[in-house]
Amino acid sequence: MAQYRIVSGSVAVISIQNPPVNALSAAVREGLLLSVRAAASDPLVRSVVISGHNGPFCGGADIKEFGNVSHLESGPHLVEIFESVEALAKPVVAAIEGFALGGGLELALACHYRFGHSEARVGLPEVSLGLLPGAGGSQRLPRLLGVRAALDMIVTGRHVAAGEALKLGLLDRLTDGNTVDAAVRFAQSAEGKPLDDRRLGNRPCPPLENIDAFFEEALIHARGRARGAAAPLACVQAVRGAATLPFLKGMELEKRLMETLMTSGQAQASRYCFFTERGAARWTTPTGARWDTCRARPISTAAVIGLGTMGRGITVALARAGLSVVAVETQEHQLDEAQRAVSRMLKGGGGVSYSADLQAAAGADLVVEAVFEDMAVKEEIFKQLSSVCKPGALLATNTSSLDIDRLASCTLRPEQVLGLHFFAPAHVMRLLEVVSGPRTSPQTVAAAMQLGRRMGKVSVAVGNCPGFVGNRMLKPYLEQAYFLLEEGASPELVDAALEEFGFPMGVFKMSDLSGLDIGWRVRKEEGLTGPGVTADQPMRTRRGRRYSPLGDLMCEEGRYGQKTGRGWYLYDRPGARVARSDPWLRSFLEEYRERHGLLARRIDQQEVLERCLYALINEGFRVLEDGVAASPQNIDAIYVFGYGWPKHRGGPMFYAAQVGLARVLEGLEKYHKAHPDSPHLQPCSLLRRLVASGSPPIHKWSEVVKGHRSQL
Ligand SMILES: CCCCCCCCCCCCC[C@H](O)CC(=O)SCCNC(=O)CCNC(=O)[C@H](O)C(C)(C)COP(=O)(O)OP(=O)(O)OC[C@H]1O[C@@H](n2cnc3c(N)ncnc32)[C@H](O)[C@@H]1OP(=O)(O)O
Repeated sequence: MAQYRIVSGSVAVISIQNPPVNALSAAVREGLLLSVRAAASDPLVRSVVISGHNGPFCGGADIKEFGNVSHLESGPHLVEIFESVEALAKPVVAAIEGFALGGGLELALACHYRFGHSEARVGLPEVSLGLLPGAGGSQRLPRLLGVRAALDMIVTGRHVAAGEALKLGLLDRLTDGNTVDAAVRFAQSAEGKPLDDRRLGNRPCPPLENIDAFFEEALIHARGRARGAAAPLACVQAVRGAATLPFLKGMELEKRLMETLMTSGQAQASRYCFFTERGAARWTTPTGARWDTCRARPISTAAVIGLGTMGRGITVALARAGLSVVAVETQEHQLDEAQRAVSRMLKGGGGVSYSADLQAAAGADLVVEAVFEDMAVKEEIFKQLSSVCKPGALLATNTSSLDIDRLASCTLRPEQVLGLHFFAPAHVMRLLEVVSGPRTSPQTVAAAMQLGRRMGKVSVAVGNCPGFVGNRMLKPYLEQAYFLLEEGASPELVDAALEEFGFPMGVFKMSDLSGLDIGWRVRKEEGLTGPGVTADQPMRTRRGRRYSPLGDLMCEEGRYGQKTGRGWYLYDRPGARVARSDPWLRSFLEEYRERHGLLARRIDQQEVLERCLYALINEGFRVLEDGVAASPQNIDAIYVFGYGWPKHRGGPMFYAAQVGLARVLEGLEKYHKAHPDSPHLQPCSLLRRLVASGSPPIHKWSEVVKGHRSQL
């Protein structure tokens, strides 16, 4: 797990060998320490180079060990190993290729010199795992870079490119050639030279003026961005320790903070997200097709049909992934505007050509339709695409909720039709729902998943149903938020509860941002509002269940949200972003309640969270039961990467497991009893069965789901 060899007569090269990322597992730690001791005691060895085997230097501590204290404690500890490295009386050079992340960079910081390949990157991303750099990184990095630069790296967890790392002083030298060879040559030149000032543990932190004020402000800033996550705040505390305490005291503080974080539910949730993100790539279908047995045909050319906001973002995402893209928009004025916008986003042409004619899609390997949400329009386009496009071309729709099967049946190639549900802005948001219908072929899914990866997306394979997974679960969440307004809550109260939970935006601010008219159009299509609803129908009931017309009434008032400067909140002007409370809305809600004989009651944040989140989670169990998502992990990936669910809470299904399934069930039963006309609050049978089987851990839920029809 750590190769040891002597080169050029005097240099011991220790190479970490643990593919694919050379993580510091117990066996690697054992090997590293033995190698360091061997180098220390061998009189022929006069310098040491530490590198990663076959490319990457090191991806940090082995995250798989974190869930298990006995794994964590087996083998020598990183802190102890890094102390031995730093204390070596012979120069130690880190030869960094690929990446040095987390414990990997901490190892490099314990070395006396750091050589990097010009394409390498370094970072301390522990914060995104709910942790801090717990093997000396929080103490050594500020001593090397100064507090400001170190704090930025540690609190954001960002990866720093080699060029920047050189400027910061984090790397001593860069090479375009063979990093190990260059490091070996350098190590030889450093043999016999004094090392004391190269040991970061010996150095004081560069002084900083107004240190207390600096850290107070850093804490406020971190708290503002953390959305309830504990790790960023602990990172600030640890760096403050580096700036104010002797090294060993700082290390003690780091250890205490790390122990608290490591055993917290937040770290568990963040770790779960790490593996969930990667696990989504291992998709399956009920026909037995799997990610690892199904060959995807590569896609190199694409066409995007419709250049509204979504179409433009999709064009940019595809072009950035290296595809040659034809962007098609039949309305000339929109085409010109889109061309300018896309060029701006791509900072130039970037392999995109433009056309007003659908025929331009004829040669594309993949076509993504992104026109507005109107089934009749989309059907017409799919009919045309079916005859225009070359055989074998995949036809995708970016619909957020319409029926993929219906679109597939307009074509002569239903096995090549699928949904690619991008999230706005499409070139920024990480999530991609890859939607397959019963006739979509496994090769089509494989090609789309591969393309998603090329675009840097977290792609999740889901089945076809109204709203797919994400929007289907959002519906009950939104519905409960409306009901809460009817019962006495204000948008501010509901949003505050959700933002405190960790969402970047509460449901009403989010709805103002995306536009209330979108949901209004969908409800009209569904016959829930609009001309199809007769005057004798009760306003607050549809198809025998409770219905809130609040969103419809707002739209009738022209309050579409930010775009009209008025929605659930007031904005300074159309398009402005800062939401202010609106006295008009308060009277509107009071009048509404009075008209419908509703008595406003006091609603607390706990009820807001339980009603909104439990309803969403309950739908998540239905999604699993129906087989529309392959696993709870896939649902969680969708919510974390597409809907702003806080990572430190793991995703809705993980959250349900963490709260306790029995408690979620009890909550739903209580609320359903109080609101029997709201079926989304009625606990679904899978949740009941899971509780009856003793609430197994989340990775065992599939055993209880088994036996149910799956659409995937
Ligand atoms: C009683 C209580 C006791 C408490 C004791 C507390 C004291 C504990 C002391 C511990 C000290 C630890 C100190 C250290 O500071 C902590 C860390 O180092 S945490 C780890 C930090 N590193 C990272 O966060 C990097 C994570 N990885 C990545 O970002 C990427 O994987 C990558 C390295 C950039 C590579 O990206 P890609 O090439 O795209 O590859 P993938 O991401 O697909 O990964 C491939 C494969 O590798 C697995 N993997 C990646 N990193 C790790 C890792 N660090 N450990 C384990 N496994 C890793 C990944 O899951 C993929 O596997 P697959 O899913 O395909 O099976």
